[in-house]
Amino acid sequence: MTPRVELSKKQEEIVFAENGAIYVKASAGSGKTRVLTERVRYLLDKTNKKVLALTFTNKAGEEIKERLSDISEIDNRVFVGTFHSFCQSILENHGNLIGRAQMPHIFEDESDRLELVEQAIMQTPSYAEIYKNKSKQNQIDYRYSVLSFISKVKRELISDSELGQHTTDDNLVLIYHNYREILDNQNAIDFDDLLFLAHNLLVNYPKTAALYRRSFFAICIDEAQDLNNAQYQLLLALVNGEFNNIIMVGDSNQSIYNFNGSSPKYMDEQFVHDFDPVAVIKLNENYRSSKEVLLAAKKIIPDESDISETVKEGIFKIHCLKNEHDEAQWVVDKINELLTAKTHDDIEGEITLEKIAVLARNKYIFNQLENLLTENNLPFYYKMTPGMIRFESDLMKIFDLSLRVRLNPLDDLHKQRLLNYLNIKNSENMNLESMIPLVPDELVQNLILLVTELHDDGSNIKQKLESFRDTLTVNDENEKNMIFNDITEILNHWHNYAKKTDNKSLHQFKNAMALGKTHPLTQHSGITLSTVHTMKGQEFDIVFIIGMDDETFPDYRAVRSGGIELIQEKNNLYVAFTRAKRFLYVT
Ligand SMILES: Nc1ncnc2c1ncn2[C@@H]1O[C@H](COP(=O)(O)OP(=O)(O)OP(=O)(O)O)[C@@H](O)[C@H]1O
Repeated sequence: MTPRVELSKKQEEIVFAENGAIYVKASAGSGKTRVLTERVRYLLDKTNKKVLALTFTNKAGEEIKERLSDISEIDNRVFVGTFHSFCQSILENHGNLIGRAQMPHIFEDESDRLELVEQAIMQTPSYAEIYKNKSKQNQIDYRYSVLSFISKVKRELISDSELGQHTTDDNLVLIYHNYREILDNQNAIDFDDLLFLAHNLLVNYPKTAALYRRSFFAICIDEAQDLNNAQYQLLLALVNGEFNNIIMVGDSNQSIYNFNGSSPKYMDEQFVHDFDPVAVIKLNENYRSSKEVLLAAKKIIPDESDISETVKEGIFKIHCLKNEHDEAQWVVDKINELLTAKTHDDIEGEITLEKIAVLARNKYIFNQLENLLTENNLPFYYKMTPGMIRFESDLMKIFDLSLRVRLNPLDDLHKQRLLNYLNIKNSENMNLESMIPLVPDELVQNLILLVTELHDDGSNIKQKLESFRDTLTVNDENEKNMIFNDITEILNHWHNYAKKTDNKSLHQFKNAMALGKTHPLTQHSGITLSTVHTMKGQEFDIVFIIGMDDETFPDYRAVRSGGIELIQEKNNLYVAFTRAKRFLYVT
């Protein structure tokens, strides 16, 4: 089997390694994703079984799939996706075993979950009064702290009988149980439940785990430094000590999700202990960055990446500016200077906006820069974690709520929100049909009617939404544009979902959207603005890192707490630096 891309000797060693557990410790830009993709290609050539490739972002998964798209029937040969989507498919296919005959609906939005937390608090008589007497800010803080406890319990797979070991607060335990009950009653789950329930299923139904195990020839895990306990335990439950054709590829210096319970210890220590790898291979050659960028990255973390003779020289510069305005102005001037120069020996092809990214620790740091870029007619786009659509128009917000209620009549949370939107009082047996005559606005009436007329398999969603759009009469041009954009966006998501799904359903579509699986892999135009966390796995010729001042980056909370949190900030900066292929400017 010949790989489709050029590989180094070291990379070949990994791609063509014998079966068995393999641990690849790789530094930034050393070709982890490339190696993993070629390994999958090689393995598929050796077997008729499937390969399971687990990634940490949908984008990484999509890229791997795209690079393997020349293999016939590729969708039936590999499962490439995130842990969450793998768990979703386990629950979709076998959820009946744990009393989930119908796949629950995913409540993906944090604000939804915070609202449920508040309901759970109100249903806890021993705490409700105390909560009501808190200041608004303290209530908000408390809701967040409860949500973080709930998430931790699920991520750490803590059973009910062990809860007492993790908190001395009996009220918190009661609120946790109430929250779960509220979700159950609405046939809903949150993200953490996907792993929690799928793990539970595989542990309690070992025959199902065996079924999966037998269908896979190998398991490949990318960015393994991001594993958390639930994910690692899921892997253990899946293999059950009977399967070890597993390759893990990761870089502990790029571990930046400790706040989510991730730790490189799962690959560095646990995997090595539990699977006793036949090979531990280091991958150190850097194929991405210029010499100057690599030397700068090594000052943050003296890693083992190899600065080979052939890399381009590149640029690394730090500029100290007086305030945010001067900083933004400097970045804009530098971008204009680069664009005017058009070319540089170190950069392939013309210097375009698309080759430039500006990174910062947090989103708010971009405020000044966004204004100046707009004033200077420099197009940019803000890179978001792909996920659900944020509808801009009121009409399509109503569509989204109505669709949720239509698909899940038990969904009281969104039903109540819809009723509030429509200014209708809730009453017993209220459903979409009974809401329609109570809505004064004809356009909204038609939209809700449209939702009730959608086929379960979504076969008429395109036609229905297009004809709604084409006959739309809205006087306000802005509102009309927003509605058009929203409709186009949801139809793009539908198209993306439909083209890769055999047994389509609106219910499954909604869950796939919640998991960010339907996001179109579009090439954006303009300069990319992004936080460091969202830039994982990406690369740009020219990178600016702004807001590099005390308390901002590193984040003041990490500075105060020190320890692992401060180390994570250092890793964050290392990830940011190593996104640059040629030029790196820090301000
Ligand atoms: N053997 C090779 N020859 C030429 N280019 C390569 C080779 N291997 C990888 N590259 C290129 O190097 C860059 C980094 O590769 P890749 O994204 O796979 O690295 P990575 O280790 O996953 O990076 P990171 O973890 O820092 O995101 C890509 O542009 C890739 O195409």
